[in-house]
Amino acid sequence: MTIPARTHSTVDDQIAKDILFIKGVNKFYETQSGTTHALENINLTIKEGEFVSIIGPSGCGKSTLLKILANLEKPSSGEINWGEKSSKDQIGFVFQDSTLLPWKNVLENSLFPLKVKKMDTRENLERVEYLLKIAGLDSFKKAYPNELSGGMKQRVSIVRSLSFDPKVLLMDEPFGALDAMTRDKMNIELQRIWNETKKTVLFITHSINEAVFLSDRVVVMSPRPGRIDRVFTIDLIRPRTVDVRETIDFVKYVKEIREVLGNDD
Ligand SMILES: Nc1ncnc2c1ncn2[C@@H]1O[C@H](COP(=O)(O)OP(=O)(O)OP(=O)(O)O)[C@@H](O)[C@H]1O
Repeated sequence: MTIPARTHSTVDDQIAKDILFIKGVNKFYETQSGTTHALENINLTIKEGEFVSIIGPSGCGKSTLLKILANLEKPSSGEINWGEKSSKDQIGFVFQDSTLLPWKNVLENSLFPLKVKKMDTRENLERVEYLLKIAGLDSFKKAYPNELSGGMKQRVSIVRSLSFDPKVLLMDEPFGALDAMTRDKMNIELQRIWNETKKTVLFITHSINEAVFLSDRVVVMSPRPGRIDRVFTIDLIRPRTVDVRETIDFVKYVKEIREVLGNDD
């Protein structure tokens, strides 16, 4: 399977089609202590194959937005429309605390969604083998979760989430619990997996560096009720190496995003 590598950061506007339309989404939570206005008038269109990060202060509704996209929560008003109806059912998830089944080895954990969905076709099994290879887990297929580092466990979670070839991958702070060095490595790994699988990714992070490093666009949200403050297009050549973080353009993006976030304090 050879797929041409991406060399440019921004998904080509002329070719890529829109896959997801978020229109005027509001979310209110009713609790015993009153109403929480979590999201306010969110409008965003995502292109197929795009890597979009969402960054914003704690409690601004980032996870709520992902849950709405995953149909785990309903918007109070507004709409989520998918370019193709089938995309709605083709969503993979990776969470910060994605847990692996301790009694299953790496391969069995990776295949688990396929078994549950009764999709363990030859093609899908081959895909999992391929994903394990590109995630650097080829020689750990028989290892159990307690034998893996935090970074390796998150890589298995990513492989597992891609096992049924979803169109869209929703990632809620997947590397938040990892140390800085492992996190850097995971960013490189994720970029490679994304590059080779061409998934559309929505990625929540608290790290401006991580967002700029990985993304085609960075969506900056305001404090609650979460609104979209600014959307940055990150025009840096791909594939990106850690050295990109020393470049003037990278530093400029980080500074600008920090200023938008800072203005909200
Ligand atoms: N199920 C729920 N019931 C009531 N309130 C909720 C629920 N889920 C989230 N909230 C509230 O909605 C707001 C947004 O929460 P959310 O978890 O989406 O924010 P976040 O930006 O992901 O936060 P963090 O960065 O800290 O993870 C918060 O005030 C939270 O307390």
